[in-house]
Amino acid sequence: MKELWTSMASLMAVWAFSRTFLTTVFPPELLFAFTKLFQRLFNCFSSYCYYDITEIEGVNTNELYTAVQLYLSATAASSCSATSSNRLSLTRGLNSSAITFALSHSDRLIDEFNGVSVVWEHIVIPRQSQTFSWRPLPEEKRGFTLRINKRDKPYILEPYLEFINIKANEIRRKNEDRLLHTNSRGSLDSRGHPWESVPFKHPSTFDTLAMDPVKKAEIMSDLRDFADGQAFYTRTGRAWKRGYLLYGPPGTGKSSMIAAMANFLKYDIYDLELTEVQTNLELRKLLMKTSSKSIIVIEDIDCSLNLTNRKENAGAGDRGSFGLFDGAPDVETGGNNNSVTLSGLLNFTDGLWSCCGSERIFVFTTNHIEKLDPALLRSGRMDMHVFMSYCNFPSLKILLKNYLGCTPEDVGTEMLRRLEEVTCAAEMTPADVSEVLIKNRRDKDKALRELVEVLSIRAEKNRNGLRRIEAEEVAEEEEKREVESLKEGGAAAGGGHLAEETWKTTRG
Ligand SMILES: Nc1ncnc2c1ncn2[C@@H]1O[C@H](COP(=O)(O)OP(=O)(O)OP(=O)(O)O)[C@@H](O)[C@H]1O
Repeated sequence: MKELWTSMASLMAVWAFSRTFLTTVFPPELLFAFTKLFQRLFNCFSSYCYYDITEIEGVNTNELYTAVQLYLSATAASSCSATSSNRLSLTRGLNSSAITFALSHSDRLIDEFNGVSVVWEHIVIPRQSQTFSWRPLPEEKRGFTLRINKRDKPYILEPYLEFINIKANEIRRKNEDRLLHTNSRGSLDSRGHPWESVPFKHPSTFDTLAMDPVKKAEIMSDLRDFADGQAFYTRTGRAWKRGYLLYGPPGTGKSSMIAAMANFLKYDIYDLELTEVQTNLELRKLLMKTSSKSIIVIEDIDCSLNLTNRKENAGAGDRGSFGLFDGAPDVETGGNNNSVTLSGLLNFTDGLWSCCGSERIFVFTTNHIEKLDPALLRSGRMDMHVFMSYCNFPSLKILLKNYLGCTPEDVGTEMLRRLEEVTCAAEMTPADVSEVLIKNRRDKDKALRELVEVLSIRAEKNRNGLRRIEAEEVAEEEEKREVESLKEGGAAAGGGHLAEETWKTTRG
């Protein structure tokens, strides 16, 4: 034993001496070059390739790291025996409902893909010094190292990473961890993202959405075709994106429709607050930070920006920070770099930048479609224009089912007939109808009686209003005819001017 200790001590002394000798004799640059050379030699003779996937690339979060983490989490959970230790860390993200298994520092996991074994290692090292950055970086550098045999690399690396991305997306969607993101001026979340996120838990679905069933089926089939259309978009050379414009009076379900779309496709929502975006560049950066399989929404687009009459506005100097053409005009649009312009928005939706990422849906909503610039409406930009209308009879039946749990049979033929008579003429929004039903939801009969009463009153008012307008139009027509005939009579008797004077006197 004593001999063993003695030889250990001498070995350590030799090592310490050699180290001191090397650092004294050889300058650090030479040592660095020597280490590099040694690494190269090692790589030449090693039969493995190593790939590092760090959590943060530059100042951005590496999406691949997140995907690998999710994928390995599922793999580690299902095969604890494949890891090098029996210990896994369990975490639940802030906005997540699912528990995630994670590898601890230096843990290894063996995975198999297409019959080839690969090894993943999780590396966590303290960050040595805070390099200058516009956001605080985590105190630890985390990353995964993938080890693949050199002979397997050419035919497994790409498909394997692709497979991991697909699996990670599947896991994310299975966990139903969908998020609602929004932007606010200059704010960045803890990961440096310009979007702030909360879990998206809106209960609206196409089943609960009150609208014409034919239109609804058309939209659902369009969404399904879009989501399954990767091959089509690749074949035709089109960017994998689609635009919907939802328009109609307030309370007709435009926001509910967006939620139903997101729930149907299991997509995230990015609710873009355009008034918080100051420049086209900022808009582009926001777009770059959206993920695939998402719906990007700009609500009330007519109120968000002054997007009408480009030519008229070209001369206007001061329109606040969101005006189309503030300050000195730029070459392309007449705007400058300090405002969001219509052209910036159009680039956002269908320019080159709109294609970063894929499988994205743009939805614009407005209560006043007539206020929008035709450039926004032309075909190819917003692929589908959906008019969200006042409540009609089929929509009413859906609302009765939603709020009172009533089928048409429960309501009864006579009541149905009365409702059908007045629903369209009443021009009430689904939101207004919902209010009446919610108020009386504990007493179905009362709810139906009150609903028919409210609808009848509104229908009658509309009919009276219509009658009054018609009467006014008839009177106007008569007036015009009278003037014409007097003019004709006056012209015959000495001039139009006289005829007009006569008409004015006769009208009193
Ligand atoms: N078509 C509809 N189907 C089911 N519920 C609806 C519908 N339209 C409105 N509602 C009900 O009315 C409320 C308001 O609707 P929503 O916010 O979707 O309307 P909107 O058209 O987006 O209104 P705004 O233009 O004011 O934003 C919703 O919470 C929903 O309960």
